[in-house]
Amino acid sequence: MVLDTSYEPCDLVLFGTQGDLSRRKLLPSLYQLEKAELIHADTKIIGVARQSMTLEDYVDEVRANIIKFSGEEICEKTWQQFSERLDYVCVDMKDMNSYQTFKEHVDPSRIMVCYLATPPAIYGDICRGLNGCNIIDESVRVVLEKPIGHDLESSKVINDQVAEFFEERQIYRIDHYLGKETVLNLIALRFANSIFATNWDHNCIDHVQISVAESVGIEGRWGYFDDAGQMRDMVQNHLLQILSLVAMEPPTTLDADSIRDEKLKVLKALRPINASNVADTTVRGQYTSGFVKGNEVPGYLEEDDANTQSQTETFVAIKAEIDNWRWAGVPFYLRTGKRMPTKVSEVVIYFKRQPHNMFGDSFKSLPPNKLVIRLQPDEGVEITVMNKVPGLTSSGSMDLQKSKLNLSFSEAFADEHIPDAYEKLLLEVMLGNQALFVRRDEVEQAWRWVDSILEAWRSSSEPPEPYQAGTWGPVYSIGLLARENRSWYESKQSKKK
Ligand SMILES: NC(=O)C1=CN([C@@H]2O[C@H](COP(=O)(O)OP(=O)(O)OC[C@H]3O[C@@H](n4cnc5c(N)ncnc54)[C@H](OP(=O)(O)O)[C@@H]3O)[C@@H](O)[C@H]2O)C=CC1
Ligand SMILES: O=C1O[C@H](COP(=O)(O)O)[C@@H](O)[C@H](O)[C@H]1O
Repeated sequence: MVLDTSYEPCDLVLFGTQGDLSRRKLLPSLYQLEKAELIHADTKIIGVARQSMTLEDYVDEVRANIIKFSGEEICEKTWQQFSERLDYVCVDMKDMNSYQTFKEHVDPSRIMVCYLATPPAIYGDICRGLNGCNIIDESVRVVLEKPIGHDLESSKVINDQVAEFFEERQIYRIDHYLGKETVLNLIALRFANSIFATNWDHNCIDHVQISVAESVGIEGRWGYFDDAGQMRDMVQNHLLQILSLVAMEPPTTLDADSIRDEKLKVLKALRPINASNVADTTVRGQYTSGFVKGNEVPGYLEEDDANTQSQTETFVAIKAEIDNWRWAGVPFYLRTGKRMPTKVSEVVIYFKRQPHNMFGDSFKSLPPNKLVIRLQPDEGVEITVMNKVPGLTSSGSMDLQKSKLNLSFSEAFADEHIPDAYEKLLLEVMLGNQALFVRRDEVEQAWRWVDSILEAWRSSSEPPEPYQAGTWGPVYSIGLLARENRSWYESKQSKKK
């Protein structure tokens, strides 16, 4: 990518720069952008945290974290350029007086990007602090991390607090799945290829599966996770964003609101799941001890700091239906869980069988076409097609076999650096492009749908189904599809342990 000359420099402020997200993701991603020469020469990066430290110590710490988390040797030339951009300021974000010091570190004549890598509970304080020292104007952008709220009501409160000081066009809500190359490729795949564009509806598609499996557990985040659960942590945001991209109508252009308008329509068309249908359409699970990749791991209730009575779900499977013209009668099966055998995210489109069989038994025994979009880790696209078995026959019949057309990104783009999602998203914020960020109405609509399921689970008083760590979730999730004569897709990736 070549840097557009119209791209203006900015003061990029990382609130919460001592936190896990900043250290592990944001600063290493910014360093990669530096390496790719995609940061404007005059852009400054200002770390903000409540710990008092010298700039020298901060710079040393950033370097150590880049080495630790980028997993590569540092390039001294890049580091020299990068370190010269860094600044550090100590602010207690809840103390309105401490923002005056902060003000001295930014240039009000430049664009300011405020990345709030802090608990959402203090987003309002930060906005008030910035306002109190008179540095908010229409050029300021604010980046909000997920989760925005715990439910619809609390998300409205947080969004209102931010909206008191910022217009929607200044707010960039992160869902890091929207920065993944393969998730973005869903748009290209669907709308740049007429073979898919014209076959993408209930006439041709039988059902869709979206699986986001993780092999990790809760990684020492009991406090956060137990309050959230897999539904709020993964479904409310990442899975529903993927579903929206798979199901949306073609946007008129790639501009932010064209795409977001279409995604919102999908979220609005999701059939509500409530006490009347929750048992038939959802499965929730909680992992018990087991083995993942050969290593023994504790159950959820045995994790550090665990409340042994917790009924929080670490696995969710849902049969979602989209009540609109395009998708009538096409189920979208969603599945996500922690401590599954391997990390794998895939979208699988199952096409309908051809209406008439002129090939005989070999046609009947083969599965219909399938499009597998491998989001991670072995990124790529695979199509299963039926093919004639080559050779001569005396009967005049034609034997068929299943073949795969496989595009592996790592082979096809071997020389390309596949950027981390945060690289992409940080660049887009600096460029001022909101297309890959979630609009308020999308977040709220997703909460509406998810809240109803959570409420139905609460009122059912059924505990989550146990599943052994290192398996694909509770057996009930197999039943969710089996009773409709379907089964979860098992890819080569998902068989890799
Ligand atoms: N970590 C991740 O992978 C992901 C994180 N997120 C979201 O990103 C945000 C940050 O997460 P994460 O980095 O993990 O959280 P951490 O708790 O690791 O970091 C939060 C940072 O905010 C700082 N902070 C909190 N209160 C104040 C205050 N009053 N004044 C100054 N600083 C304060 C903390 O400072 P101190 O160290 O002094 O307490 C800490 O450095 C959260 O909204 C989270 O949900 C989203 C997706 C993934
Ligand atoms: O947002 C989150 O995502 C991660 C999974 O992200 P990935 O890029 O590694 O697929 C998840 O582990 C975490 O619990 C959640 O908060």
